[in-house]
Amino acid sequence: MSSVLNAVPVSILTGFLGAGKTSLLNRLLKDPDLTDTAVIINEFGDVSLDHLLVEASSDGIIELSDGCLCCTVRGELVDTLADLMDRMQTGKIKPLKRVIIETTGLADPAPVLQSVMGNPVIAQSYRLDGVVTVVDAVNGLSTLDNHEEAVKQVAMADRLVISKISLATPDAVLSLKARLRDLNPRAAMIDGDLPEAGKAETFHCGLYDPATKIADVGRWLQDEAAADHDHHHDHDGHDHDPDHHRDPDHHHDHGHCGHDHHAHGHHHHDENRHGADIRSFSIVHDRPIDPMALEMFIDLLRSAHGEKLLRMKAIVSMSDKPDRPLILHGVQTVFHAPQRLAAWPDPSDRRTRMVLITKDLPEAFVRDLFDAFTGKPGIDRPDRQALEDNPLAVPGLRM
Ligand SMILES: Nc1nc2c(ncn2[C@@H]2O[C@H](COP(=O)(O)OP(=O)(O)OP(=O)(O)O)[C@@H](O)[C@H]2O)c(=O)[nH]1
Repeated sequence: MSSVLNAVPVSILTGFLGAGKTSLLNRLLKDPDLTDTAVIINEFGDVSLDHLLVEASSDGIIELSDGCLCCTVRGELVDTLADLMDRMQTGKIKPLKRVIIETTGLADPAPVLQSVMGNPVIAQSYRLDGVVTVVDAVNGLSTLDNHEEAVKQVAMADRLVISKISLATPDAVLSLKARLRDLNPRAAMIDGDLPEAGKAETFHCGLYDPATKIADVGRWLQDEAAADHDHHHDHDGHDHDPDHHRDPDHHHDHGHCGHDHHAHGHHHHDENRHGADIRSFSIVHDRPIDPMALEMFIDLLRSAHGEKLLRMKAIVSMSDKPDRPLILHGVQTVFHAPQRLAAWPDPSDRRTRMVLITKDLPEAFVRDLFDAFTGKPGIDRPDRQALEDNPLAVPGLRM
């Protein structure tokens, strides 16, 4: 536990070329709460604007006037993170409170996330906190239509900052917001023109509250209304229904994420327009889960379908230690080493909650697999024993 809390949170700042990442970062770095933050600019090739922020220096690390540390990626991202940790441990730089990685606009964010989660050395010192994606209100829709990377950047985000709203027509902004909701119904949308977009809270979307270091599962999973309201970040007029999952009869509530999508007045998860078959859904389960069953479920999911699993976050009630829930966080085939919390953050709610964002992987398939391993009988579906004997028996599983 303590090692997780000591790990430096890493935020990924992404968004398509010219979306406004560097502009936002320049505003954010003026917030005193982001002092002692290292910024890694993960650029390929020179982008002149970024050099305003990151001036050349012999060792790749400079101290900005506002006290932030910046470095450019000269080698691999993993090397840079390891180097930063080494500098902290040897006292060459002050302990960092956060690392922000600004990706190049053309990047698929998944490999960047995986660098943080999947490397055992890095994962000991850092934990992936959240993904903030900047979307340009003027060009966002056409970019999403034409660039698969942009779609992934939105789908994987914990927060969406919409830039250049003042340059776009209100109708264009509404259409963009509806599209973003389709792709990612959970991420809070922040109007980039508002002052709060430039505050440190924009990055506070991980499991742990940075001030208290206490796990905030509701905010992390984005399933509860309080998360967005507390941070005054949800400016898109969406209602949230925090009691939605509390009905015990709905423990296999199909895909509702607790958000009411007024922007287009119907549920998001069946709406995958524009060819991007990206879905976001949650699985809620009332009974503690056998650790072996969970392991098999995750192993099967990621080994057979990892590429289609854009993101998975979960708090899981485990039958071996029901008082200590397990936290899972994965991107495609790579998962953070699972952690146990010391206790349930909200003792009145001890249900397993999983949030999955998938591409070309039907919700019903994942749900069936989960049901098979958690012992829910199903017609035309092998049970856990059959799957353990022959994983290829999963309906729809093709290898
Ligand atoms: N009016 C307005 N202009 C913006 C806003 N955000 C960014 N810009 C402008 O858009 C252009 C691109 O912004 P950058 O911050 O460089 O975008 P970026 O995403 O870092 O761009 P790359 O690094 O090239 O991918 C610049 O000319 C900015 O001044 C905004 O919210 N409003």
